Amino acid sequence: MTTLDPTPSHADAAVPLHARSRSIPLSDASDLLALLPVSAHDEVLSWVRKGEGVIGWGVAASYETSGEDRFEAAERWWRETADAAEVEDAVDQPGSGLVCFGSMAFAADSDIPSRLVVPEVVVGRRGRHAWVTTIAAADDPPASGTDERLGPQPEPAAPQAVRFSDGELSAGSWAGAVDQALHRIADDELDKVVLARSLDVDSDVDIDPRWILRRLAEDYDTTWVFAVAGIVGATPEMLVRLERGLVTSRVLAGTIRRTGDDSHDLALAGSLARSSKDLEEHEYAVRSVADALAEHTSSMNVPEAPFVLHLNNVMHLATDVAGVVDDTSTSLTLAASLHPSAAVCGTPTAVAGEVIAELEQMDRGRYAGPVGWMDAGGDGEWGIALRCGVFTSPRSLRLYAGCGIVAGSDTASEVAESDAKFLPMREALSPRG
Ligand SMILES: C=C(O[C@H]1C=CC=C(C(=O)O)[C@@H]1O)C(=O)O
Repeated sequence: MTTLDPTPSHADAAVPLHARSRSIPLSDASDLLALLPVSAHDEVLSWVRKGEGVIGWGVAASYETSGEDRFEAAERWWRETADAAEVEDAVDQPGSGLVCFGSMAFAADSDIPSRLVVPEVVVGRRGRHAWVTTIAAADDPPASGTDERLGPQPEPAAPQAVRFSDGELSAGSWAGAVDQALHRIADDELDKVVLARSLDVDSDVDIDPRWILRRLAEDYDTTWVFAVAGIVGATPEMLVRLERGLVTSRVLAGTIRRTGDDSHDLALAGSLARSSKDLEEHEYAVRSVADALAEHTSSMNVPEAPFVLHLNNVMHLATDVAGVVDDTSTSLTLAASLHPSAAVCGTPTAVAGEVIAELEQMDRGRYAGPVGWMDAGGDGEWGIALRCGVFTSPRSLRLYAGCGIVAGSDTASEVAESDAKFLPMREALSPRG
């Protein structure tokens, strides 16, 4: 088994940063992604959907952690960092003030660390509000506020001569793993398991993550386009958003590929919404999220039936769950209690986790783990790192895609579905033709 992740380009600051952060309004930040300056492949930060969200660059401080208590350790470090910070915030919007970006490993026994990054500069946009936050050590000279790097940036170059090859398992070997999972399900060992495969990407020249982000944002505008410490992608799945006591989660499970013919796709959407196999797969995922959120909420709304979410490559069954939090949980605490949901692991969770480790034959690293951002008060947004890749060097990435397997799943269809889930990243790695 190989493990792949970018080498951290900055020393890790386990000691909290004594930070000074200053947020001021900006008159315009209409295209957030166009403001990203040329940076190292693992220093570009993004959480953007439909032109809104936060981007960042530079590393004021970062933290790495691993193991069973990775969420608690990250939470502790961020609490100490936020408590020690001097925050000046003239904007007062979700995402203004001091923020960190984060990307957590899927498995407790992963060799790949979970990462939190406090950027030097954050630019955000929400509705008619736009702002810039500058973050520095409190004993550094005061930040100027209007960062001179906020001007037009060089356009990212298109990737050149990109080659794709099998990751840990070829499509054929992965199909064998799906068959084995189906036997385990037939033997009543478990109800559902999500199996993933990987694809390696290589180029002879450096790949600019800003190109990938822009392509993903153009083509998949209902997703959250993310980049944190070298993991880059466009996730349609919001694990948890916490804003002023209100928690929301978008649960996805149950998928059908799009054909490109709109009227045929509409008919397929109808059949997805009626497919007992997909509804069952979806119900496991909704249950796992609702059960975990119930422990932190006084009231919750779980719609009885899912809707169909249309993306350019696939359609998903989707359910938006909402609740009122009645304890001191931060968005990261909630993400920890929801992870791993049945959308990325299975049912029962512990058995599915073992089957994944045995059949996938790879370390998922930060794929399928929570990815997002959090503010000093703990509010924030954590998606599930899906439809993504991890830079393994400036010229190479590993892409991941997984599928929920339940009784009734068809192996060939699952292979085709995993290919469809690779599409967003494959297209984003091509020069626009
Ligand atoms: C595990 C992935 O997708 C999950 C999220 C939505 C739908 C899924 C499905 O229908 O299989 C998966 O559970 C992935 O994209 O790698």
